[in-house]
Amino acid sequence: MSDLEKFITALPKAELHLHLEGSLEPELMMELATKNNIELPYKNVDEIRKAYDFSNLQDFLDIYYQGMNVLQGEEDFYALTMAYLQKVAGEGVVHVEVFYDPQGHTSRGVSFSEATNGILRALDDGQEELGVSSELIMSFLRHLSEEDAFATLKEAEPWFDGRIVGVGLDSSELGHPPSKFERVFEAAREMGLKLVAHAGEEGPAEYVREAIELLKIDRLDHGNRTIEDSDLTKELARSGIALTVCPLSNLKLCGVSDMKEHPLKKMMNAGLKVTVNSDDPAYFGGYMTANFLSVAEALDLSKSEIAQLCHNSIEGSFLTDEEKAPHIARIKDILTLH
Ligand SMILES: Nc1ncnc2[nH]cnc12
Ligand SMILES: [Zn+2]
Repeated sequence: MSDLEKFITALPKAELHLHLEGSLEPELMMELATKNNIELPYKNVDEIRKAYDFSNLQDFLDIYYQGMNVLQGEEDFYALTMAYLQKVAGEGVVHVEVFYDPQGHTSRGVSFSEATNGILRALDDGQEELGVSSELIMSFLRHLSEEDAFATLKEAEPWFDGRIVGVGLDSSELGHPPSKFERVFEAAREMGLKLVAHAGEEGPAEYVREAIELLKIDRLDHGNRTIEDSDLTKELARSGIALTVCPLSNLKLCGVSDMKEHPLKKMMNAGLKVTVNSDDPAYFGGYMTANFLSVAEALDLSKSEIAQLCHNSIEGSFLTDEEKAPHIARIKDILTLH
């Protein structure tokens, strides 16, 4: 392990942008396909990995939705979630706020409760056995209708007793602006849920503005294109809203052609509360450490900038101030030692 990797691993950090279905590794995909008698268009894991060659978000989503078909029963969702937690527990990740796409499951006959309860049981065991704390956020698929999102919100209500803490918005961004879900987000806000949304990944800065002003989000997922609008950048910096940036995802989906061109440092320098996350690590080539390493090396980030990113992730999480305090203190200690 390089010095830089040791430093990154030692720092406590939170992952705030992770789609559980995007952590489905080819090996588990094959195993579940066999167990559940699901036909895949691949003969082995090498063929699966070869198919992961994307030129844009939609290319990826087509394969992502196909991959999640292998998830059938509660045990499958448990296995998926536990495998993710085991991976990140060894990378200094102390807290995760993970997404899942219930509509991607209910639409193919898997019940909301099976998916949700399998995930929640693994999150509980992950806290107990691995010491990783967690929250669960359900995302609405933005290519589906407002009516479908409302039906999902209603179905999820029994879990709004603290088990599902928030709602998000993901899937095909272009042509599906945040404004399409203004009323659903208003209803979720009235139910006391936290609000996050993908915006400015492929979509324009205007979508980021809509997410902030119409959806009234607590956190912004991606947000890379914010910096194309200097007024918006200043407003977002002033708001203190955290951005969950995903470097390897941006590279794999061709949002940037080279990691050296990634806007992360510009975003930090503009005063935005940037965090580093993995998005769909099984598809994009790496978990948290790989994302930190890749962007730190390409942009020549200092140790203090790397520590700042970790600090931002704890600050930008939905942990209470008391829960955040020990992690923040530890980040400071580690930085002082270096
Ligand atoms: N990066 C991403 N953007 C939009 N929707 C997604 N669903 C899973 N990953 C996503
Ligand atoms: Zn995402």
